[in-house]
Amino acid sequence: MLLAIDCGNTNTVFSIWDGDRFIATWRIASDHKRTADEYFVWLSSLMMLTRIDAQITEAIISSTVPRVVFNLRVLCNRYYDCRPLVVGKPECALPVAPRVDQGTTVGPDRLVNTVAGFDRHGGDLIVVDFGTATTFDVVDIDGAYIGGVIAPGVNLSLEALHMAAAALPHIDIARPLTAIGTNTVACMQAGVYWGYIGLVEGIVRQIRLERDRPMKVIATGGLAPLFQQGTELFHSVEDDLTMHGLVLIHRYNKELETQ
Ligand SMILES: Nc1ncnc2c1ncn2[C@@H]1O[C@H](COP(=O)(O)OP(=O)(O)OP(=O)(O)O)[C@@H](O)[C@H]1O
Ligand SMILES: CC(C)(CO)[C@@H](O)C(=O)NCCC(=O)O
Ligand SMILES: [K+]
Repeated sequence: MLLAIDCGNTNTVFSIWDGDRFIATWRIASDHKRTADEYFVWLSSLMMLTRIDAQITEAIISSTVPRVVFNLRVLCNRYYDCRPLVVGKPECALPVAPRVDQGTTVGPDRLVNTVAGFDRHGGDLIVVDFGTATTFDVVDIDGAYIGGVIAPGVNLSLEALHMAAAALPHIDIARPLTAIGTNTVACMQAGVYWGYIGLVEGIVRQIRLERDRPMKVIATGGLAPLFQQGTELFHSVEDDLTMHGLVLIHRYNKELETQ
């Protein structure tokens, strides 16, 4: 079975793919100090507690945090006796190369989202991912990542307000029904929620203008469903998009190997 690991700046998600479907998905806070042994104890306990008997023989990693790759590699080598594919490394092939400025390293999560989005929807696509940062990935007609947008993430924006202003509390995002807040928390939520709706709609409008053609928009990431409630923009919200991309990239590399 395949262990797919998606390490973001905030959370790391582990999923097990049995060749047909994901039989388990587990989430842990990203921490570069976590060792291979710690990952293994955590994964093994979850497998035991949920009675999942998975023989992991292969692994693929996407990591936006370069420092964690070392320990994740050790996890795969030592405990699952396999060499993981690492998205973004030269030995991990992509179906279509990104077209960006020379010397630019595109975030592996964005490359993976591009592959997954293209597989499900074809090209002329915008993938919006509400993670630590909110990213927009523009996918060309042939499936190439051709650039996009990186905006501060929703929780990051709320955290910035709290950190910078003594009277502003730490709060969670929610969808306020009105833009006019009648208390501090409602005002902050309105600023970030409706501010984000405007940001997403404005950026998509601008990208479509620049591309001068119809472009489908899909969304992923933990906060995507919340923002879907405030806009007509998203054709679909797909919470498994990154994992789907990891499975596709793994399969693509296997096929290359056997050719
Ligand atoms: N209603 C909500 N309010 C606040 N946070 C939410 C809500 N729904 C989901 N989330 C958050 O969404 C996050 C899951 O999103 P996702 O995994 O896409 O991004 P992330 O883990 O924050 O970022 P990264 O992938 O960059 O590490 C979780 O951290 C969860 O706390
Ligand atoms: C933008 C983030 C942090 C989103 O997870 C990640 O994709 C990243 O670190 N990217 C590197 C820069 C780039 O994608 O152009
Ligand atoms: K993510």
